[in-house]
Amino acid sequence: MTLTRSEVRKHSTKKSCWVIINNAVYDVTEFVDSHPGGSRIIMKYAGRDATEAFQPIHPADTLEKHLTPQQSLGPIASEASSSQERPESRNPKQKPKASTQRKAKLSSIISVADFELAASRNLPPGSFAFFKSGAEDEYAVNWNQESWKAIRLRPRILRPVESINTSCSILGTKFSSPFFICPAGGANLAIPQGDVLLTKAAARHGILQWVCNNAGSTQQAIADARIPNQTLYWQIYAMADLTITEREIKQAVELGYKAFALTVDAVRAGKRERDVRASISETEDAEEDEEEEDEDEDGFTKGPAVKRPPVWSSFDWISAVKWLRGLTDLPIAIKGIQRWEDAALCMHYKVHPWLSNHGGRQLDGAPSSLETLVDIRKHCPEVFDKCEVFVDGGIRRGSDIVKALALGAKGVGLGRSFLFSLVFGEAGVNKAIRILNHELETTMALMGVTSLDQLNPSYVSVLHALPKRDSH
Ligand SMILES: Cc1cc2nc3c(=O)[nH]c(=O)nc-3n(C[C@H](O)[C@H](O)[C@H](O)COP(=O)(O)O)c2cc1C
Repeated sequence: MTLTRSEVRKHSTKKSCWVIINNAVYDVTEFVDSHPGGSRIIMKYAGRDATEAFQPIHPADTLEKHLTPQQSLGPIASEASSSQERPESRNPKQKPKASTQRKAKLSSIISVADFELAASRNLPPGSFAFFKSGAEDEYAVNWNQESWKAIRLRPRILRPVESINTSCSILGTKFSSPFFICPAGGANLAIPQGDVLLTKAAARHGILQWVCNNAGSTQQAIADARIPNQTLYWQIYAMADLTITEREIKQAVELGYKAFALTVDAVRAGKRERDVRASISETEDAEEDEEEEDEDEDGFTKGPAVKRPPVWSSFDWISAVKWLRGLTDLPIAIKGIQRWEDAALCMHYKVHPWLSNHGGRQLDGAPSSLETLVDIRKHCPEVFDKCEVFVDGGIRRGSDIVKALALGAKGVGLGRSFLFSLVFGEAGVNKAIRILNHELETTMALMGVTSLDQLNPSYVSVLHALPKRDSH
């Protein structure tokens, strides 16, 4: 049944709430109160076109996953057949903010950190805040970057280093470099099809993309963007409705994804105030008068801009590994390991520890993955023989990658840097990879090593005085 915009407008209350997304009408009444981002944002678009607000921040298959066929009401009449009606995807009161700063150019970028500055100029404030945001006071975010400074490199000299080889193997697949693209939702906030552009750049340079299950493109679309012989790995959250994740894992296996990571550090969304503040300031711009505060809608409890339905929070080690192993024999990493004892449990359960605090976005005050790496070396170094250890958080330089590898990491992930680089599209991601490769090769040559397997703990020293946590 084709519906007109004026019919849709009649359904703009909590009792009957319809929205238009991509020229189709959906009855989201049942979903209003359980929406992870709160009901207020849905009610803002009740009876109207929500496409522009919905699309960049929801995974591509959100509607199919969470609405029943009955809630999908049919296409919207084309503009011609309802000529006096205009799409209203933006809140009419909302004026997009014009950036007063000059746009950054790709040619001005010389380090991976430069992409953040460029993104702060080129992205709408809300999107930039979503990428940049960390939990609460952002101690963990800052600490992630800061702590790499606690490692000194110990180079060997007078070694022939004409030819440097950065290739490595990660969970059975050979890649040209040991750093990889971390799973990170929201790539579409930087540019449409952002996740697919990451896949293409990863292919071009032969590096690993660990694809995000919260991606803005579907599992299929990303798999279709692969070149022959390109290997992708898939990240999952165990959703509150486990059958959704089970289907996702089965489909990922069928599509040829070759390993999984179960993210376990996000049983609840971290309290990301930078993100919340950005959305409050957008709402304030849109609403002229102060609305009465609704206690059920406490702004400070709001989740991040990119929504993800609640996750299953009842797993323990045994049930989680049993569940995963019942679904796949492929290699499994547990993402979000924050202490050596849990890395030791990974070894016990024959899964791989991925040291991460989610880029400091979850638990403020969490240790950096470097600290955990050093602790594993001290308390249970056998983990490095039995498992492949992955590390992410605050990596911005080729030399950070070398430090992590020397301490025993097998692969090193970057999240924000690749998201920020996407403001220049695929060309930006390509440049980020070239910069990292250049720094990695330069560091290796200056360290006197020609291949990654020559790196070992003797190439670094861990300073006793780790930089102080309150240095920011
Ligand atoms: C905007 C953003 C979205 C993220 N989304 C996810 C996600 O959906 N799943 C996940 O496992 N990790 C996610 N992460 C965490 C990254 O995988 C990674 O652990 C983190 O970004 C590494 O820190 P870095 O940003 O300092 O490189 C996200 C990170 C950012 C910045």
